[in-house]
Amino acid sequence: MAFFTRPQSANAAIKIVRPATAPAEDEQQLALKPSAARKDSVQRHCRNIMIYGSCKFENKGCVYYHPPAPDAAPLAPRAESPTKASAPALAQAVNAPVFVPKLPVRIQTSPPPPESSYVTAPPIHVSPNTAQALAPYQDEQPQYDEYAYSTPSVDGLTEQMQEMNGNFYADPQYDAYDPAADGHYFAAQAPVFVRQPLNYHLYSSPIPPSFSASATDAHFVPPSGDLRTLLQGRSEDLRMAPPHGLNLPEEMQGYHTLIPLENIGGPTERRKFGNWNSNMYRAVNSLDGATYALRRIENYRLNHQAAFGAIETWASIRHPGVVAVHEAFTTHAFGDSSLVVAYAYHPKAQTLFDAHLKLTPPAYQPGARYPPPAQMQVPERTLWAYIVQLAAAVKRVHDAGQALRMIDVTKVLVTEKNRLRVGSCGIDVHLLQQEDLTMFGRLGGNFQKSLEVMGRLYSPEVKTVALFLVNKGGPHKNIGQLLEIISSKVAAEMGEALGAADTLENELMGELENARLVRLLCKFGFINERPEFAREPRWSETGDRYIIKLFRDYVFHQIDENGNPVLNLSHVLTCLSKLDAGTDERVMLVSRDEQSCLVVSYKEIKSCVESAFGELARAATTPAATGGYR
Ligand SMILES: Nc1ncnc2c1ncn2[C@@H]1O[C@H](COP(=O)(O)OP(=O)(O)OP(=O)(O)O)[C@@H](O)[C@H]1O
Repeated sequence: MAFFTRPQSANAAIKIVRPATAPAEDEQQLALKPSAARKDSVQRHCRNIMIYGSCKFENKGCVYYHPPAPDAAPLAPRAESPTKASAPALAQAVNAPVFVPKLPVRIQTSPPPPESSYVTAPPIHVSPNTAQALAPYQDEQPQYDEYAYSTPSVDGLTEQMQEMNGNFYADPQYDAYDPAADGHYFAAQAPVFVRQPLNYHLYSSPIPPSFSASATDAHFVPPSGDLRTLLQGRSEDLRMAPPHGLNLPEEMQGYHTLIPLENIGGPTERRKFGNWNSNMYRAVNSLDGATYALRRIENYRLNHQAAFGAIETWASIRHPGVVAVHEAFTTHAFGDSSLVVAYAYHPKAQTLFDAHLKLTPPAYQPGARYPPPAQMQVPERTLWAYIVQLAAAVKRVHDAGQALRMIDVTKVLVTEKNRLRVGSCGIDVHLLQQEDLTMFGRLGGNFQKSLEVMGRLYSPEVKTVALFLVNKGGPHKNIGQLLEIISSKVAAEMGEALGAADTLENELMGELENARLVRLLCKFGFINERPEFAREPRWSETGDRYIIKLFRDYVFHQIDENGNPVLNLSHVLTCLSKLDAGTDERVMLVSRDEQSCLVVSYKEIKSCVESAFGELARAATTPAATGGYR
């Protein structure tokens, strides 16, 4: 199978014809010219007769001309190459809706000839079969150095598209360049400009590496490669299936697929939340399909009304330093009367304790005596990031008239690189905001010991902040005073945060193409090889669907000169991007029997996909399901 591509600015499918300048054209060759073909367009011979010798739709509505059997012209064998010996058959075939490859093509069986300046297509491999089929025309090649395509005529194109039973729509926003409409057009000159909107979305051009921090380790964002690994891990975490035998409720107030977030093995491991036993679960909400972290408080017997009043306020607080509260409900699904609070789920989140304070046993080394478990020191830069983020979170919550109450190393989560969020808010608001500041100051555990460590490891500013937080400052002590003390750190943190946004935006630019291409591939999946049309060749062998089918071969099913599959992902992505953008560049599609081909623009293939998909969408029983793919 052979495929050829050449960028063109004009927009339309064109019929492939034999070059008119070939010497000593005989009658049959003349008949191949578009003008001659058009004369006969009133009653065209059926393509099936020309190819197969019969048409199974002859008496079933086929609109083409079927000559009586005795007069039927001898058919050229299918596999035979279009040599001059088979010319009589081809001369008749011009009236049939098939396209015979008679282009002067460059076949890369020997070193390729020098490319003309404007030909940007990559070298093309042609199967030995096709090379043989096209051999007679290679002699003519020198006369057509510049890929001498015949000029497409509007009539010819219309005809060709009708032959293909096409249904191309014209996008008024996307007018093709019309040479005839241009007073200064000279036929001999190639157009030097393309009149079409720029396809800004065709390619992404990320910021040059020298201006972006993607490749290096930034404060909030790890290097690009690590970021991908991290995101992959989170995605995996989100889609984790629950292990068997957990004996958890299958469904509870619209939440399903419950997975415990901590080891709930024996009674010694029962977790406390204030005076209650508590457990964390990950679950999926069937209403919005999102994943949530559920905190279950066992045997919760407080006044329900009071509890839910606080939840409502918390649900309205949105801050990057606070794990968002979604809702709360009571349930008997666990066999008791539990209070469940649903929070935003942050995959792979660790508590501050687990991330920094938990003693990590040293790696096993045979024969070695174990040193005491090591505790990782938090770098001062990270410490300031935590202080600033917590201060900002406390400020937001205090401004909303609430108190966090959960500034505890087991309740503050490290969710991303150097990022903190206070979790488990909203369950109890009985204590005062002042207590938040004291808890904030005591975050490190034993305060006296912590002060000593701080003095040794960190700058005096860290100790100043800690002392401010734990000292009794009277009723007027507030979070605003803390923010004043650390204002220079806040500014630094703000710079880092903006830098992180830039870095992530740059990463996003690189991924921008993905969604479009996946949507396009989904459409291909919907359209191609539909089993209900398996016995209906008109579905895939005519019109829009036929072009889509040939295009799919062109994109995915190329082979090299030895007949081996070509798996060139760049080719696939480039083709799909051009298709999605609907460019005017044209591509030559070749039928599977290599006996016919069609030059068609990406714009036209796009409209074929749209029309075929639209046809399916109209027949779809669930309109909501189709809407999302447009
Ligand atoms: N919103 C959340 N998103 C993702 N994971 C969370 C979320 N909240 C908590 N977790 C995870 O759930 C696990 C248990 O949380 P929990 O608050 O119970 O911590 P804990 O260390 O078990 O404390 P306690 O001893 O008080 O139970 C932790 O590993 C934590 O990372």
